[in-house]
Amino acid sequence: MAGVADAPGTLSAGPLLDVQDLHLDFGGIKAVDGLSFSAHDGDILSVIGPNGAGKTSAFNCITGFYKPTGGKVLVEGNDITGARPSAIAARGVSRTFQNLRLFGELTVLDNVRAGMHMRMKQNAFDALLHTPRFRRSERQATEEANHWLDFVGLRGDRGGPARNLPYGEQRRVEIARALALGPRLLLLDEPAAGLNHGEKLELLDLLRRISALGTALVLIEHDMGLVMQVSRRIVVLNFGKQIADGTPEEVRRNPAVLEAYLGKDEESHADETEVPHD
Ligand SMILES: Nc1ncnc2c1ncn2[C@@H]1O[C@H](COP(=O)(O)OP(=O)(O)OP(=O)(O)O)[C@@H](O)[C@H]1O
Repeated sequence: MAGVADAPGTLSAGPLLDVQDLHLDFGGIKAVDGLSFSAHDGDILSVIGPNGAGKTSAFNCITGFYKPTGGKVLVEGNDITGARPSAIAARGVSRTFQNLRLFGELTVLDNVRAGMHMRMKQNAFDALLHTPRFRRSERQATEEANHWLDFVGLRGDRGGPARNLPYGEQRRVEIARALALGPRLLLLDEPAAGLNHGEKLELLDLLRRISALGTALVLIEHDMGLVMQVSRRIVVLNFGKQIADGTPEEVRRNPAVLEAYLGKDEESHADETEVPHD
C-alpha cells in the first residue's frame, strides 16, 4: 500500500492531488463534510464558497495543519492523510496563508531563502566553518531567490526588512517563498485579498505563468472576476458540503451555487475584478 514513507517523486499516471471524501469536525461543527476533487499538473482549480464554508479548513487538512476526521488526501498516489506539514511540503506541496506569514524583521531575500533551506544540502559544520560548499550553496540560494522575486515581479527593496514593503508587494514575496520550495502543487489562500485592481491583473498573469511551469494551483478566492477568468475548474463549498464541481461556465449556471450566494450578490460584486479575456 502507498504510504508517507514511499520514495518521493514516484511517477504515477493518476492525478497529482486527489482529495477523497474529506471530513473535518470541530465538536459539533462539520467544517468539511465530504469534499472530493483532484488536480493535475498545471491545473488551476479554485475552491469557492461563502464565509465559513470550510475552504481554509480543507486547505489545512490537505497541507497537514489539521488532521482530517475522515477521508484521504493522495499526492501522486501516495497517501499523505494526517502527515506533518513538513512531510507534506517535502512531497512538493507548498502554500500561502490568508494572513501573511512573512518574517517581518528579516530581509525580503532572506524570507525567500528561508523557503529553500529544507531542500539545500547543508549541515551545521559547513555553516559554522563557512566551507566552500556552504558559500556555494548560499550563492546559489541568493541567485534562486532573486530569480523567484523577478518571477513574481517584485519592485521593492530586496535587502530591507520585509515589513517595510507595501502590502501587495509582501503578498508577492510570500508567493516567491512558496515557489522557492520547487512545488508541484501550490495552494494559495485568498491571494487577491487586499490587492488593488492593477495588482489583481498582475496576479492573474502570475497565476497563468506559474501554471505554465507545470505547477498545479489550487486557490481559495472570493474575487469572482479573477476566479472565473483564471480557473479551469471550480469546486464550490457551502456549510462544509461540496455543492458543485465544474468549469466556470457550469458553476456560474448551477442553481445550487446561485442559491448559496443569493443575498450576497452585492457584496461579492463589490470586489469583483473585471479582467480581460485572452
Ligand atoms: N479552529 C477551529 N475551531 C473551531 N471551529 C473552527 C475552527 N476553524 C474553523 N472553524 C469553523 O469551521 C467552519 C469552516 O471555517 P473555515 O475557516 O474553514 O471557512 P472558510 O470557507 O475558509 O471561510 P472564510 O471564507 O471566511 O475564510 C466555520 O464554521 C468555522 O467557524
